[in-house]
Amino acid sequence: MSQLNKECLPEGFAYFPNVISFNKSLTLYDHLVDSIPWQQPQIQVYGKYHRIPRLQCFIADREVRYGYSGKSLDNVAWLPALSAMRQRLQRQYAKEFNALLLNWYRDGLDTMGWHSDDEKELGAAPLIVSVSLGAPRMFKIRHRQTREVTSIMLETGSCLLMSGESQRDYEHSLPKQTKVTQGRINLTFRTVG
Ligand SMILES: O=C(O)CCC(=O)C(=O)O
Ligand SMILES: [Fe+2]
Repeated sequence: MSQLNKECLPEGFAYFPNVISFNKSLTLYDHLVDSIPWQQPQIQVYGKYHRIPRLQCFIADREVRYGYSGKSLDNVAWLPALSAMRQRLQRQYAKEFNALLLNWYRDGLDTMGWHSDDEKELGAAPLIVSVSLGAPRMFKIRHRQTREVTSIMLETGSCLLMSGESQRDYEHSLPKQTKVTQGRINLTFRTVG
């Protein structure tokens, strides 16, 4: 597997394009749009309730309990296509993933704000495997101290690895892109508990 622009990304981040073929990635996108029980939970920001600016689904093994950004989601069972992908990633990284967060950005107005995946359930230096399907979107990485920002376009069928101190030292976000009219689904495979 080729790894492009390794030297451009901060430590702990690695980008692998075309881990899934272009056609397969878009077929899987359509399948997940139709098959996943998408939710748009409310979150409280400065005392006011808002619906998150994207749709979401948390898939996990039965024993997993996980509050994402203070909001616990209902566990949903693994679909066959997602179980198959999990198996492949577990073999590849010699790591068990018991949870998967799916985010569906319906167009460029759907976003994810600055955050780190540093919940204590994920452990000290988590390995998070992030697979992108559908429209390419810009992903931003910001160093907590220097505030330096690195941008990378996440393309359909690509895989972004976040490991080591990437969550401790950096935040990441998916900003608004008003010209993007197509949707994107992101899958983050995680190990919880
Ligand atoms: O959509 C993305 O690429 C980012 C998703 C993300 O940061 C997350 O699920 O924690
Ligand atoms: Fe994240």
